[in-house]
Amino acid sequence: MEHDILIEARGLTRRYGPNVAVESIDLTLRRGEILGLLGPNGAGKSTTMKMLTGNLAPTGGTVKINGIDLAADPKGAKRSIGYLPEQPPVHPELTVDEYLGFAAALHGVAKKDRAAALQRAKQACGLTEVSRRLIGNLSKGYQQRVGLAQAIIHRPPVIILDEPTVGLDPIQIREIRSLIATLAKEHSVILSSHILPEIQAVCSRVLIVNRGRVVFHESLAKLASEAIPSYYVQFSRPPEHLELPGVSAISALGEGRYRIESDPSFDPREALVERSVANGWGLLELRRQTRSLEEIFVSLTSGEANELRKAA
Ligand SMILES: Nc1ncnc2c1ncn2[C@@H]1O[C@H](COP(=O)(O)OP(=O)(O)OP(=O)(O)O)[C@@H](O)[C@H]1O
Repeated sequence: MEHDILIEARGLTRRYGPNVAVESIDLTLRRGEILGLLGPNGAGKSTTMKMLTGNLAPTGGTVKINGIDLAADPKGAKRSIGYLPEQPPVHPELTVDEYLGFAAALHGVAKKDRAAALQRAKQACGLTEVSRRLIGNLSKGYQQRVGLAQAIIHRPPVIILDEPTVGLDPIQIREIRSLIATLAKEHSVILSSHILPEIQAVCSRVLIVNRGRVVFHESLAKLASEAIPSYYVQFSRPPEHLELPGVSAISALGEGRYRIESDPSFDPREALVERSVANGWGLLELRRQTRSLEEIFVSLTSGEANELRKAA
């Protein structure tokens, strides 16, 4: 049966002794989506992915894949998933064909369908020319392509990719990202990364995790719209205390420079100009600045952003 929701995890939790690696994560992947799992090292991304793919038993919570409960029917549920772990499970002593044949068998592809499955996966991942090469002799970028090919060999509706560009050079990174974007036309994707530009380049929606918890779960456009404006102003003869009604915070940066935060509905620039002229503060510079997505990510994952957390 075709389901629109391909993955639904509720209250997913994993403890290691007294330490909580993942705490009560809810996650939904719909058909056609590329969901990014973003977080700093140790945030719990790999642990979450291992639980979603049935490679690690959760301490609590449930996972449904394509409508099938992973705990009740692991084999049935896993049929809908292809997984590329952080360490690609490729065997350096095998050729690309040998390894992909082995992966097809593991994924239960019938013997009579294997040649066609290999052909398709190799073509999709740009591996046809290296079919007979030993994996150990391929570049890291090509080894990663082999990792992607094994994840799609059984044509699963979902592929789950754990930090797929780590350790690659900038050209290989671009190639793998573009390959993922192509694969996403046929598969829904969950992709983890600790690099925001990676998620921005590839994903439609992002789930930011920090210390095992979700701190943001929205579209990237929404993340950008959370960019709170602030104002930078500099006076040559600054007042002893700068006060301005209607703003939420004024931070003195020294040498007559200030950073002013206000509610997005109130723009304090006109009032600042008027006061500066009236009081002879000598306005040198005044500009509006929005926080970059990078700054928002850093503030979310360093625990300052209770307001944004509410949106999660
Ligand atoms: N087998 C384990 N035993 C004990 N603690 C573990 C184990 N595996 C992971 N952890 C801990 O769980 C937390 C989450 O780890 P996880 O590997 O999921 O993070 P991550 O976001 O994938 O980070 P990275 O990008 O560094 O892999 C970390 O604090 C880690 O030390």
